[in-house]
Amino acid sequence: MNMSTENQSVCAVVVAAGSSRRMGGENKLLLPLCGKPVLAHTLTVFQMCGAVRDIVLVCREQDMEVYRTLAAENGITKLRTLTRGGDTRTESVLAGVSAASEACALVAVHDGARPLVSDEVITQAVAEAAKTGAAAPVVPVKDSIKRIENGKIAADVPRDTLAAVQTPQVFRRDMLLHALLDAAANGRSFTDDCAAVEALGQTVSATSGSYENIKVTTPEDIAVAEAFLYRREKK
Ligand SMILES: Nc1ccn([C@@H]2O[C@H](COP(=O)(O)OP(=O)(O)OP(=O)(O)O)[C@@H](O)[C@H]2O)c(=O)n1
Ligand SMILES: C[C@](O)(CO)[C@H](O)COP(=O)(O)O
Repeated sequence: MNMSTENQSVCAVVVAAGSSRRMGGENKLLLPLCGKPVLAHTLTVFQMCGAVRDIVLVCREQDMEVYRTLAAENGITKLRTLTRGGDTRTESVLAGVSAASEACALVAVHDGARPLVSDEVITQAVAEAAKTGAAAPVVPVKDSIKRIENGKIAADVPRDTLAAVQTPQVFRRDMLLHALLDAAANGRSFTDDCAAVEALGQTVSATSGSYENIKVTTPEDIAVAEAFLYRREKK
């Protein structure tokens, strides 16, 4: 499928303006993974994906030149705009979606910190959002889930309907923009973008995610991500 040649062009909004607090403070998106920065892996998957026309990269002011160079060195020719993010992920997504071209009917919001996303995961979410307006990849949770109160297990939460949501989360651009502007007007912030459109009553389709599509968050995630990358290289 090549959505960008149909009437629903896709802009990938890659958010990369976080503070890497849980990684220890150094910008985790510049840490090497098999010799290349985390963010270079992420951008390369979207560069190679036929469903994606443009890339908007959201960054902190101090990273702007470093990211521009990183994109040039890694052949990211789909990069249209580098734009400044905000203090929260929701603000950064709003900045990125606002910078996306109106020629793109769909936006695919992706964490710069998910370098192991695959073409298949992106393409499935895009295809579903092209039909329904909103879609996000999920994976079933593997652990038993408990509600904890005052340091004690207060309840067992049945996991058969639970899933962990990943990115890219794909939406009609006008729908997500409306939801994020509403969130901004009401001072609300969300941990993901589905929650912003759900707050306005929009249904989001669940598509197949991948257990490899981890978010590099804490130091041990680097070793896990490298193990997945080495396994891919061997295939
Ligand atoms: N104000 C923010 C916060 C997060 N992000 C981005 O959103 C993605 C997911 O966020 P997370 O993994 O939590 O990154 P950080 O916010 O950097 O991590 P931490 O919470 O540990 O500081 C990352 O690619 C991050 O760069 C962003 O663009 N702007
Ligand atoms: C968007 C996200 O990656 C979906 O799982 C996640 O919610 C980001 O959360 P974080 O608090 O910014 O790590």
